[in-house]
Parts: sequence; C-alpha cells; structure tokens
Amino acid sequence: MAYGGVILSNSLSFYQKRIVMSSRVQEKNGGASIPHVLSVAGSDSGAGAGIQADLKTCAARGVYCSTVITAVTAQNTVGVQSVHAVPEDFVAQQLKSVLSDMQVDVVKSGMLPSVGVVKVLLQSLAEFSVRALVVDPVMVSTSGDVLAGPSILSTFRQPIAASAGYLCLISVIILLAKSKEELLPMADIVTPNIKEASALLGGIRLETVADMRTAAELLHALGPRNVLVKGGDLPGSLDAVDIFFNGEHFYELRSSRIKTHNTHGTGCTLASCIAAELAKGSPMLTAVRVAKRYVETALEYSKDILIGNGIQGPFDHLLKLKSGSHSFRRKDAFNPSDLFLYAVTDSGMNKKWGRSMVDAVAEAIQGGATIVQLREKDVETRDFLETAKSCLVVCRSHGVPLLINDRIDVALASDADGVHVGQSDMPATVARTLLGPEKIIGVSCKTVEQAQQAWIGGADYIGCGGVYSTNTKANNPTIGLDGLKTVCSASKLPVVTIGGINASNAGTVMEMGVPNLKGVAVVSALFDRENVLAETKKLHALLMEASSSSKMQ
Ligand SMILES: Cc1ncc(COP(=O)(O)OP(=O)(O)O)c(N)n1
Ligand SMILES: Cc1nc(C(=O)O)sc1CCOP(=O)(O)O
Ligand SMILES: [Mg+2]
Repeated sequence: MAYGGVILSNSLSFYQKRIVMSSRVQEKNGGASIPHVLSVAGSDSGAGAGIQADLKTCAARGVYCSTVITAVTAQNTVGVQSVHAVPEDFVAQQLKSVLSDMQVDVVKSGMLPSVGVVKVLLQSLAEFSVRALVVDPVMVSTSGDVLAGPSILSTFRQPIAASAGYLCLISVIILLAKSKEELLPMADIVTPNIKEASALLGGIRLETVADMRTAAELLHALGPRNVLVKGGDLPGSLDAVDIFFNGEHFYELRSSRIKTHNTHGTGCTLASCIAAELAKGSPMLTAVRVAKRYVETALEYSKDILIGNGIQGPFDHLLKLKSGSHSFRRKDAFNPSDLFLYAVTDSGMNKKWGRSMVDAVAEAIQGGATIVQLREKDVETRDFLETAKSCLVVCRSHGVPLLINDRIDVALASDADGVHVGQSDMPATVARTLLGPEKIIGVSCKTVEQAQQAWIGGADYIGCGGVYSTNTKANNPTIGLDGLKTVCSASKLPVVTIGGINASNAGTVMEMGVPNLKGVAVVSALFDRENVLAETKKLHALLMEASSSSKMQ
C-alpha cells in the first residue's frame, strides 16, 4: 500500500491526491482544508522530543497537527526517568477520535511502546484513509536512552519488560519476514538513526557511510518505499551525512554538523517535518531535504540557548528564543507586492549625476519605488554601514523596506530589513540562520534548481535575470523572456526580474502575466539618469498600466 488505507487511485501522485482530497473537504465544509499531520507518539515532559516536538515542528512549518499519545515519559535534559505506556485500547480510542472526524493527510509515528500499540495503529490505518505514513522507529533517543523495544516491528522474540520501559535491550528484536500486518511495509518512509537501523537489522555493525548504504538497502527490502538512515551519530565525520534510498537511487544528504548540546528531539523533529512537507504536497526527496535544512537551521539558531541542567538540551523549533530582538520585529516583514518596483542603487551613477545616495533613494521612493536595495561593490565597510543607516532613516519614514546587497554583516549592523544574495554569495540557509526569521532574504536565480534551493534555504523571494543584457553588471548571462517564464512558473517564491529593464520594455515583461512575477528590479533606468524622481514616476506608471492590462487578459 503506497499510502496507508488508500481509497484514492494509486495512479494519482501524492500531490494530485491532496488536491482531490482538499476539494472534497472544501465542498463538504465550504471552507479551506489545511495540511494535517497526525502524530502518534510519546509525550516528553521536557518538551524537546516526542509529541511536543511534533506539535512545534508542524506549527513552525504551517501544518495542523493532531496527536495520539502512546506513552507518557518522565524525562528531562538529563535523560528518561520513567515511561508509562498508555493502554492499547485507549490508544485505539484516540486514533478513532481523530481519524473518524478529521481528514488527516499524513500519519507520523514515533514511540510505539508495545506490539499491541503497533497493531492498533495498523488496524486504524486499514480502516481510515490517509495518504502517507512516516515511521520514525523510535527505540533509542538522541540521549542514548532506549525508549521502546518493538517499535515498528510487529513481532519480536520476547515482550519488552515494561516497568522501566526504556531499559529494555534492543537485542531481543529480530526481524521476521515482512507481512502485510507489519508497519514497515506500510511506511512511505522510515527514518532510523544508526542505532535504530542496526537494531532493526538484528544488531549489525554500522560504522561507515558504506555501511549506512547497505543498511538502507536492507531496510528497504523490508517494505518501506523510502529509507532515510541518519548518520548524525556516525563517528569521525565532519558533516552530518544521511543516506536516502528510494529503491532505485541512493542520495547522500550532507549538512554541516552544528556544535551544540541542544540536539534533544532532532529525530522526532526531522520525521515530523518530513510529514509536514508531505502533507503540503512536496515529493518525498524534497520533503526530506527541506526537513534536513529545517533541523540544521533550528540547531544553528539555538546552539547557545540554555534549558535544563543535563548534557543534552532541547532546541528552539520556532527559531525565536535565542534573541529577543528577533521576536519583536514586525510580523509579515515581507509582502511580495513590495517587489513591484524594486530600485537597486549604484553609487557610481549617483556620483556621475552629482547627487548623494540618500537623495537618490529619497527621490526613487517619492517616485514610487516599493523596495530599495543598496548595492555597493567598491566601498569601505565603514562607509557602506553609514550609508545604510542614513538610507534606512529615509526608507523607514516611508515604510519602504531596505535590503543590503551581498553583505549580511552590514545588514545586521545597520538593522536593515534584509539582504539580497547571489549564487556566489552566502547561501540563503546560512543567511537565514544569521538574520533570523523576520528579515527579508532574496536570492538571484537563473535556473529552476536554483529557485528550488532558494525556497528550501528559507528565502522570501528570488531575483531572476538577466532578462535582457545590461551594462551595469559585467559578464552577466541573459536568460531571456523564455528563461524567465520557466523559472517563474516553477518557483515557489515570488519573483522580481532584473537585467536591462527600462521604460521601453518593462511593460512587455509585466503584461505577459507570468506566474509569480511580482515586479521589476532596475538600476540604470532610475539612477543613470539626471532626474531620478521623474524616471521612477514614469516607470511606476508604466508598470501600473501593464499590470492592470495583464489582469484583464
Ligand atoms: C533583485 C536582484 N536580483 C539579482 C541581483 C544580482 O545579485 P548577484 O547575483 O549576487 O549579483 P550582484 O548584485 O551581487 O552583483 C540583485 N542584486 N538584485
Ligand atoms: C545587479 C544585476 N543583477 C542581474 C542579474 O541578472 O542577476 S542584472 C543586474 C544589473 C541590472 O542593472 P540594470 O537595471 O541597469 O540593467
Ligand atoms: Mg551578490
């Protein structure tokens, strides 16, 4: 079964199924359905892992999360002190309550403390339709505590002693032939860490990336459609390497190893983020990539926070706790319509026409510029910072965002509204980590792949060009209107186009009605002119006309 309890045709892709299901629900309620993950997992009193991590992850990723609690654990940053398994019939009742009432897109399972609970879950999946099952075979927490013996395997040699729960030996687990009654064959993805993969495979040694590949292949043979073996615990590797195997191809997914003690709950978070992205309609590999980035970003963001006295702390799923300043920034910092007339400055041009940067920015804003980017290529850092601060005063007084080209440090030091980075500048994901969640990040993209990466990296918009040739930026390849259309159509982010745009062609570009294209970014058409105010007004009027005629088409 590709998606547990399938009632929709298997010929439909996951995304198509989601649309069909959503429209059904909308018809019924007359409202909009939202992506929904059901987490079937244990409660963590310290709230770093388990149900609590799943709830926070889904909230952070914009997905609704309902919960079925399988066990209540007494744990903190020191470890797991005790486990109280919820009676199986009560787990069954919770499952029924949620699944009989709500349209769940994806079920994510975590701690399943007994064979009976696995069976109850399997019965519910057979009875109620969901479209994907993510199995995090929780047996060993990141703190090293053994949380559940049988987990996803419906059979094992001896029942796990329940009193201390977490102290059961995983060596009692053996693999039996796969059968429809087991959880693994139902899973769209299973996400073991090294210890769990080893336990699932009867205790084999996993010490290298090559071993992880072998494990992924062996686990895949047990029935799940995809396997992610997480190598976070692999000794001697600078990167965190995970192996993703879909039955055909292996993917080595690397992320930087964040130096932090705050890693409690990373496994639950990764799995619930995969579930959340699947619920939104992402393909599996994309969901896994996004989830890895999310965990990496959250770890980096929370590496210094201090919660509890133990050796392994929780991290901040909402990326807000670390710095008070981020949490009090204005909400909805970025409005895609701000891209409408995007003024990119050039101090050389301003000098040529004998005006200061601040005056040029003020005129552009008065003429209708909706966002400003300070692009300084040959200026001392100190001067760049001063200019940024002065321009920020003007921009803030008009409610126009000010972005800094390339220089995250200048953006941070001046408290500008964000940055614009290119493919050879700081990656968006790192910029996001440094700038926090509220700042605006734009990324230059010439290809669909780059646009996808920008989205995964947490950018707010992409700049796409050069649509025409330009004298402003040397050796800038053009992608033309066709290239622009291709990138815009695939982009999950709003797009502003750039490169050789002026009053004679801006209308043509905007009238095409390209999906996601929100505006034009210009340098010389505004600043290599004597009268910035007049040129900006002219371009603004043209864009208004073009966008109203494109809407009428
Ligand atoms: C809105 C916008 N789009 C693209 C760019 C180009 O950025 P990048 O590729 O980093 O090149 P430089 O501007 O740094 O030379 C941009 N600046 N703004
Ligand atoms: C800064 C920049 N980036 C480009 C890209 O293609 O990414 S083109 C460009 C310069 C745009 O200047 P003008 O409006 O004077 O043509
Ligand atoms: Mg750049």
